[in-house]
Amino acid sequence: KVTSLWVKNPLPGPKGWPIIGCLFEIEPNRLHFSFDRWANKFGPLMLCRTPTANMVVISCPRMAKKAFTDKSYSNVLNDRPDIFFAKYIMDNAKGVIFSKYGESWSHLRKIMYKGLAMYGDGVHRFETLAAKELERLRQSIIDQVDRDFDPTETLSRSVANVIVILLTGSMVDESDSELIWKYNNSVNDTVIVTTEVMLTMFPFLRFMPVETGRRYRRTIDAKKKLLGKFFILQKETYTPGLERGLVDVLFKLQEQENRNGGKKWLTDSQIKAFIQDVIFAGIITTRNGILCILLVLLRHHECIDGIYEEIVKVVGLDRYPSVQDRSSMPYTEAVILEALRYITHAPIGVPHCATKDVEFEGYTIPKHATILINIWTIHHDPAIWGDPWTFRPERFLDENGELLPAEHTLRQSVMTFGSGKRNCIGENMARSRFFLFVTTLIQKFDLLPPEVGTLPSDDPRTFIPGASLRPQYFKMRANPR
Ligand code: HEM
Repeated sequence: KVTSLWVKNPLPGPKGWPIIGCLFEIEPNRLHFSFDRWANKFGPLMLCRTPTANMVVISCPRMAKKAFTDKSYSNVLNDRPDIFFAKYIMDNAKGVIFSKYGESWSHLRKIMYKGLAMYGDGVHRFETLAAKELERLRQSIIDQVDRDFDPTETLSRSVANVIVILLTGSMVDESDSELIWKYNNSVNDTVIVTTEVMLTMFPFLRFMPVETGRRYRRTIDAKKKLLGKFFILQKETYTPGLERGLVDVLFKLQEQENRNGGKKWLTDSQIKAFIQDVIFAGIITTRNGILCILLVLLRHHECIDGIYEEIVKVVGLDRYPSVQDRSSMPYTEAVILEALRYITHAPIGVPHCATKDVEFEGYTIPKHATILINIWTIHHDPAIWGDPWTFRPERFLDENGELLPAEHTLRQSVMTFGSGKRNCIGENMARSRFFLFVTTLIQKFDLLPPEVGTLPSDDPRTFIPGASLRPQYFKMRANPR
């Protein structure tokens, strides 16, 4: 859709060239580097033009909060842009993540929110099964003690398992795991900026024998297989009254809608998009997140020692850490918060879109502009953090070692999961998984760098871009305590 830039109060930003705008000045797939450079020059609110989108970039926590939470703006700035990925891969944006702002999105979001909060009997069943998964994780690490190992494989399976338990109520087998990772890896290749821009500009490329087209077709193929298992088979084996997981709960709600007549929110394609949302947004982000945290901890062994000390004090060595322990373990929580800030897993979040021209902070945000929170710059702004490139969990603790209150400016400036009405629904789930994975490992093992070779840098500027940042390949050691 065309964005008119002939507005009353135009935003500052790099000038670029006619038609192509700043296309050749942007670091492909590392937009956050370019935005960071420009934010320093043009300030916390700027506009950057490209042939496929005019991007308004917000690089200040106060403005991000105002834009996406404040009533005067939030109804205008919480839409999602029409992107190729949403249209062709996520079933015409029928799920939650890429859905247009409106009733259907709001309805599905509520269902997903409740589902992830795992109300009712589900909570107990989910946590019991998820605990079994943690036991399996530990066992697979025990099998690898006394040698350097790559944690990716083990973590990939464990994280996928937790999400699949949530969706279907049962653990993944080898073939499920393969389906999930084929889907996640091909989505990860398709969602990157260069592929997205090429396919938006030249949609016919999806049929052509070129790499961009092959990526698209691989994703569609992986999606078909994934939904064959998690939608078709799940529906065929669903017994009303015996809901096994979140997908069955959706079938139940769908049946209720059909019985009651009236508006149908849960069509089959909405349920399919919902399943893809959870698998795409929940698995690769969490797996990459834990890998990044592990690497940072391996490079800051004093944090591993601090977490272990807290585990001994609060949990002991005989039972598993649980989500309830989080509130009694401020140091561990501070380490995770600092990791969320320092790493900044999704550096520019998920794009928003303006539904009409709106006056904001003295400038006009034009209709159809894509709006991005420059989380990367916010998280590394020396004016907020003083020493942003130092990993220092203590910044989130007060003089008594307690976690700063949630309203504290520093905590309010951590925006890893976005801000406002479209913030990440999976935040609690992701944070509790980070906590459980890290503490479950540290309780039983001392985590160490590999004996052969060296660890890569834990500086997030060296991390690999994709749906979320991922560290360079590394191996590690786990010595039983
Ligand atoms: C490290 C892990 C994760 C990170 C860094 C992350 C980050 C984000 C970000 C930045 C957004 C965009 C917020 C906005 O538009 O302002 C988002 C949206 C979303 N996330 Fe996550 N996320 C993570 C894990 C998860 C998990 C585990 C789930 C679900 C199981 C999930 C589900 C979603 C959904 C459904 C949305 C779209 C919300 C909407 O548009 O209304 N995410 N996430």
